Amino acid sequence: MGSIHIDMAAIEKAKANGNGVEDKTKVESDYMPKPKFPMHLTFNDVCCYVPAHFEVPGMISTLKKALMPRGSKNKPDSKAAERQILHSITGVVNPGEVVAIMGPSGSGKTTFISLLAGRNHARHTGEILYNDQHKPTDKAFKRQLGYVTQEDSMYEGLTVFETLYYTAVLRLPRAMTDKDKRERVSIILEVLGIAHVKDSIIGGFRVGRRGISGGEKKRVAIGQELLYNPSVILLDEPTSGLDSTTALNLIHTLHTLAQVGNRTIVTTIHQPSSRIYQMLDKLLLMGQGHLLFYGDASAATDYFATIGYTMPYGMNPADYFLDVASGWSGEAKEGSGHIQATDPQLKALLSAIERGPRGGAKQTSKADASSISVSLRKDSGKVAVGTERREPGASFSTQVFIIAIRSMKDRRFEKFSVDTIFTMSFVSLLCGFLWWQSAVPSNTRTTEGAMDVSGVLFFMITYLSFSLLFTSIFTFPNEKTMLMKERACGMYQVSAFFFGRTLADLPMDTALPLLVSSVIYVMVGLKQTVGAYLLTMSLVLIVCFTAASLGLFLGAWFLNLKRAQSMATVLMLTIMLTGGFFVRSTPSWMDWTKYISYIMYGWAALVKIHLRDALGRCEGENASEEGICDYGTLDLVPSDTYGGTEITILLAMLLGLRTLVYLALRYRAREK
Ligand SMILES: Nc1ncnc2c1ncn2[C@@H]1O[C@H](COP(=O)(O)OP(=O)(O)OP(=O)(O)O)[C@@H](O)[C@H]1O
Repeated sequence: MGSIHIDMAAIEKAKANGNGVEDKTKVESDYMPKPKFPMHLTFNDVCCYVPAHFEVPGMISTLKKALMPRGSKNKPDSKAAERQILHSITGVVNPGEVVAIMGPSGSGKTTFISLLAGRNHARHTGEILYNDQHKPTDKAFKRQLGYVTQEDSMYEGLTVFETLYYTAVLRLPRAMTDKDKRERVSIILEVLGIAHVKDSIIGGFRVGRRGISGGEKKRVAIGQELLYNPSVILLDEPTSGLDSTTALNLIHTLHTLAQVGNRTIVTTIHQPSSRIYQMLDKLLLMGQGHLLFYGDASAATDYFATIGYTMPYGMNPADYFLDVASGWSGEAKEGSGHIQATDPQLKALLSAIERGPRGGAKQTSKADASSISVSLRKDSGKVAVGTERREPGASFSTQVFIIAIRSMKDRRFEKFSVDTIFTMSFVSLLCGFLWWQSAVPSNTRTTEGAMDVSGVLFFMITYLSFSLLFTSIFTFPNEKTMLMKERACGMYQVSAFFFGRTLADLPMDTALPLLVSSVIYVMVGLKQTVGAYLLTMSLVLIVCFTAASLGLFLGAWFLNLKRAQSMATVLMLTIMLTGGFFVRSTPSWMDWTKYISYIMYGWAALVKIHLRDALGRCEGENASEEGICDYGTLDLVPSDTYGGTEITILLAMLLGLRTLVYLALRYRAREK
């Protein structure tokens, strides 16, 4: 693995595995085609600023901020309250090069690479341009960038193959056949050395299962980006967590990809071995946000020697440069070794760089940057990405289908879990035994009997709808990172995600409530007619979908589980207490609350279906002095219809809430 030779062997292997690859030349051009637009990257005088103080979000801090005098240097949005974390970073990366960003922890590597990828929204100045014209944040251009983040966010319930295949379907041009997409996935699996784990799940905390290793996960993340053959690949710490040989192989693969495909590759790297270091084309060394060196990796040792930092014999250059960048260049440092922003060692190094014979790496790079800018400007017409018609990706229906299938597979460990089935079975049986045959006609003729049945109907819809409401809250907050990540590279439309997720929930959101309510129906002995059964099941489903929509809305709006759960508890209690079962006479000023309770409508309709005949037939002791039947709370339910009004209101609520879910999702997933 790694070199061209080994890559080809891997490709041959994929071919031998019956993936239908016809000849080596075809594979080569399919898998490693030269990107259409080789990309020069220029970054000029890039500075970045973050708030100096941690600001607690909320009303109190907003109030405090508002009350602070204008111009106060502590005012959170004032420039004085900012900390500069990148200082004038300048340079050029040419196509076919692998550039490594190195520096001690906290030196600004992630900040810088995320700025190059257009995924950091901290205030920054300076210019980052690809081919002298495309900003990384340009919508059309973003799709040319492959960006592998430090944290690998993936669907934990999917296998490695599924992860790559679904990405391929969503990201690759729709003109490509399914066979070609599968072939590309197989080749990438081989090239990255993860073919042996293709059927293992990603695994993680959410699914409660251990899956592939951290290093393998990293390679899957890289594979996801390689799939669509981007011109620029940016990677944040791709080798962290890998053993030195695997790390070497990975860098070797990146090197091959850069050379064969003329790709531009920039990667941050923590502590490369000397063999990895030798493979790098350029080094960008950072220390506390300052550019300490940028140029040929092979020239760095000589350069530092010329400014008075000679590397001790036999040392790994990467280790030495990290020491230098940390302000520890060989002489014992007094104290704990902790470096402050005003660290004298760093200051000495920076002034040595300024005085140095090459006038500092920064100045060299600035010259490079302007000369390349000039040459690119001459033939910029040839390299304009925006002017080229983009090959359309997956169609809307494919997006919806793939998102639905992917979600179902990802959650295969959740909803079918023994716990859920046990809880549901237990509750339905408990309910059935407690209200055993209480709905037989002889029983419902009495007030107590009718009240019993109304009780079980109320419990049934309350329990089922609240279970669904609570499960649905998790949907969007759990998928927030993935949604943001996939939206950032334009993989699908928000509406496709919305419909796909809705579709994915449908089977389980339908099956479980139907199962539970059917068991209760039979055990309690509710009305024995097909019409009543079908009407009851439809009502249960409408109520459950309405509740699920409320849960989805809270999740989509807050995208934060804790806040969504607190709000759900408040709403659930309100909906339950105003449902008409517990409180017979609501204070008049609070009477309106019952109209927002979907439970009230669901329960009222169920009472009409099952107790309509019984209501009004009370005799003897159930009749009041005036001869009016006293059914307690049931009297609140008008018995004039079969629940048509309630069903219509519930359907309107369902539609309204689903629309709100979509709008909330759209608002939250705005592309920045
Ligand atoms: N949004 C932010 N708010 C506050 N401070 C920030 C923010 N982003 C970055 N920083 C600070 O900027 C500095 C550089 O952070 P960055 O993550 O870029 O470092 P790094 O070199 O990638 O570190 P590591 O190697 O440990 O990942 C750190 O001191 C960090 O605390």
